[in-house]
Amino acid sequence: MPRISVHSDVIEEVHEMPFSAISRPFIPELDEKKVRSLMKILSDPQKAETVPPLDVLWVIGSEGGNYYFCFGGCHRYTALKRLGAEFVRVKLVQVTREVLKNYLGGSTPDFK
Ligand SMILES: Nc1ncnc2c1ncn2[C@@H]1O[C@H](COP(=O)(O)OP(=O)(O)OP(=O)(O)O)[C@@H](O)[C@H]1O
Repeated sequence: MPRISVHSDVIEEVHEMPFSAISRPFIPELDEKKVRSLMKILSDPQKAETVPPLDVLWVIGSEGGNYYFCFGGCHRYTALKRLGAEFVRVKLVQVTREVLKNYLGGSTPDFK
Protein backbone atom coordinates (compact mmCIF):
# COMPACT_ATOMS: atom_id res chain seq x y z
CA MET A 1 0.00 0.00 0.00
CA PRO A 2 1.43 3.43 -0.87
CA ARG A 3 2.39 5.66 1.98
CA ILE A 4 -0.27 8.30 2.46
CA SER A 5 0.84 11.70 3.54
CA VAL A 6 -2.33 13.55 4.38
CA HIS A 7 -2.10 15.84 7.31
CA SER A 8 -2.88 19.41 8.11
CA ASP A 9 0.23 20.35 10.10
CA VAL A 10 1.31 22.88 7.48
CA ILE A 11 -2.19 24.28 6.99
CA GLU A 12 -2.98 27.27 9.13
CA GLU A 13 -6.30 28.36 7.69
CA VAL A 14 -9.32 27.28 9.68
CA HIS A 15 -12.75 27.27 8.02
CA GLU A 16 -16.26 26.99 9.39
CA MET A 17 -18.38 24.61 7.38
CA PRO A 18 -21.76 22.90 7.72
CA PHE A 19 -21.31 19.69 9.68
CA SER A 20 -23.88 17.95 7.49
CA ALA A 21 -21.62 18.37 4.44
CA ILE A 22 -18.95 16.09 5.92
CA SER A 23 -19.11 12.37 5.16
CA ARG A 24 -17.81 9.90 7.68
CA PRO A 25 -17.87 6.42 6.18
CA PHE A 26 -16.54 4.43 9.17
CA ILE A 27 -18.00 3.91 12.61
CA PRO A 28 -15.45 4.95 15.26
CA GLU A 29 -14.41 3.06 18.36
CA LEU A 30 -14.95 5.45 21.20
CA ASP A 31 -13.82 6.18 24.71
CA GLU A 32 -17.10 7.50 26.11
CA LYS A 33 -15.36 9.42 28.87
CA LYS A 34 -13.30 11.33 26.32
CA VAL A 35 -16.38 12.11 24.22
CA ARG A 36 -18.23 13.47 27.26
CA SER A 37 -15.23 15.52 28.30
CA LEU A 38 -14.96 17.01 24.80
CA MET A 39 -18.69 17.74 24.74
CA LYS A 40 -18.29 19.73 27.92
CA ILE A 41 -15.40 21.78 26.52
CA LEU A 42 -17.01 22.28 23.11
CA SER A 43 -20.25 23.54 24.58
CA ASP A 44 -18.41 26.24 26.53
CA PRO A 45 -17.88 29.21 24.18
CA GLN A 46 -14.92 30.37 26.29
CA LYS A 47 -13.12 27.03 25.87
CA ALA A 48 -14.34 25.53 22.60
CA GLU A 49 -11.41 26.89 20.60
CA THR A 50 -8.92 24.97 22.75
CA VAL A 51 -10.09 21.93 20.81
CA PRO A 52 -8.32 21.73 17.45
CA PRO A 53 -10.36 21.85 14.23
CA LEU A 54 -11.18 18.60 12.43
CA ASP A 55 -9.04 17.59 9.48
CA VAL A 56 -11.33 17.26 6.49
CA LEU A 57 -10.24 15.74 3.19
CA TRP A 58 -11.66 17.70 0.28
CA VAL A 59 -12.05 16.29 -3.22
CA ILE A 60 -13.10 18.37 -6.20
CA GLY A 61 -15.01 16.25 -8.71
CA SER A 62 -14.57 16.17 -12.47
CA GLU A 63 -17.51 18.58 -12.90
CA GLY A 64 -16.55 20.84 -10.03
CA GLY A 65 -18.50 19.23 -7.18
CA ASN A 66 -17.07 19.46 -3.67
CA TYR A 67 -16.85 16.36 -1.45
CA TYR A 68 -15.72 16.35 2.14
CA PHE A 69 -14.59 13.38 4.25
CA CYS A 70 -13.42 13.05 7.81
CA PHE A 71 -11.58 9.88 8.85
CA GLY A 72 -9.75 10.95 12.02
CA GLY A 73 -10.74 13.03 15.01
CA CYS A 74 -13.24 10.37 16.09
CA HIS A 75 -13.86 11.81 19.52
CA ARG A 76 -14.14 15.43 18.41
CA TYR A 77 -16.42 14.42 15.54
CA THR A 78 -18.69 12.39 17.81
CA ALA A 79 -18.79 15.10 20.48
CA LEU A 80 -19.79 17.70 17.86
CA LYS A 81 -22.41 15.37 16.42
CA ARG A 82 -23.97 14.68 19.81
CA LEU A 83 -24.05 18.40 20.53
CA GLY A 84 -25.99 18.92 17.32
CA ALA A 85 -23.38 21.31 15.90
CA GLU A 86 -24.55 22.95 12.69
CA PHE A 87 -21.22 24.47 11.78
CA VAL A 88 -17.80 23.12 12.69
CA ARG A 89 -14.24 24.38 12.53
CA VAL A 90 -12.11 22.44 10.07
CA LYS A 91 -8.79 22.41 8.29
CA LEU A 92 -9.34 21.48 4.67
CA VAL A 93 -6.79 19.18 3.07
CA GLN A 94 -7.37 19.02 -0.66
CA VAL A 95 -6.70 15.53 -2.01
CA THR A 96 -7.25 13.57 -5.22
CA ARG A 97 -9.66 10.70 -5.76
CA GLU A 98 -6.61 8.41 -5.73
CA VAL A 99 -5.85 9.39 -2.15
CA LEU A 100 -9.47 8.77 -1.12
CA LYS A 101 -9.18 5.30 -2.69
CA ASN A 102 -6.67 4.40 0.01
CA TYR A 103 -9.49 4.80 2.52
CA LEU A 104 -12.55 3.76 0.57
CA GLY A 105 -11.15 1.17 -1.85
CA GLY A 106 -13.62 -0.11 -4.40
CA SER A 107 -16.47 1.91 -2.95
CA THR A 108 -14.80 5.21 -3.83
CA PRO A 109 -17.43 7.23 -5.71
CA ASP A 110 -16.89 8.65 -9.17
CA PHE A 111 -16.81 12.24 -8.00
CA LYS A 112 -18.50 14.62 -10.45
N1 LIG B 1 -11.43 17.66 27.59
C1 LIG B 1 -10.70 17.22 26.58
N2 LIG B 1 -10.58 15.90 26.34
C2 LIG B 1 -9.85 15.45 25.29
N3 LIG B 1 -9.19 16.26 24.41
C3 LIG B 1 -9.27 17.59 24.62
C4 LIG B 1 -10.02 18.13 25.70
N4 LIG B 1 -9.93 19.46 25.64
C5 LIG B 1 -9.16 19.76 24.59
N5 LIG B 1 -8.77 18.63 23.96
C6 LIG B 1 -7.94 18.59 22.75
O1 LIG B 1 -8.73 17.99 21.72
C7 LIG B 1 -7.88 17.19 20.88
C8 LIG B 1 -8.46 15.78 20.82
O2 LIG B 1 -7.69 15.06 19.89
P1 LIG B 1 -7.44 13.50 20.02
O3 LIG B 1 -6.50 13.12 18.91
O4 LIG B 1 -7.05 13.14 21.43
O5 LIG B 1 -8.90 12.88 19.79
P2 LIG B 1 -9.72 12.84 18.46
O6 LIG B 1 -8.82 13.31 17.33
O7 LIG B 1 -10.98 13.59 18.60
O8 LIG B 1 -10.07 11.31 18.31
P3 LIG B 1 -9.08 10.15 17.79
O9 LIG B 1 -7.64 10.61 17.94
O10 LIG B 1 -9.41 9.00 18.65
O11 LIG B 1 -9.45 9.92 16.32
C9 LIG B 1 -6.47 17.24 21.46
O12 LIG B 1 -5.73 18.21 20.73
C10 LIG B 1 -6.69 17.70 22.88
O13 LIG B 1 -5.61 18.46 23.37
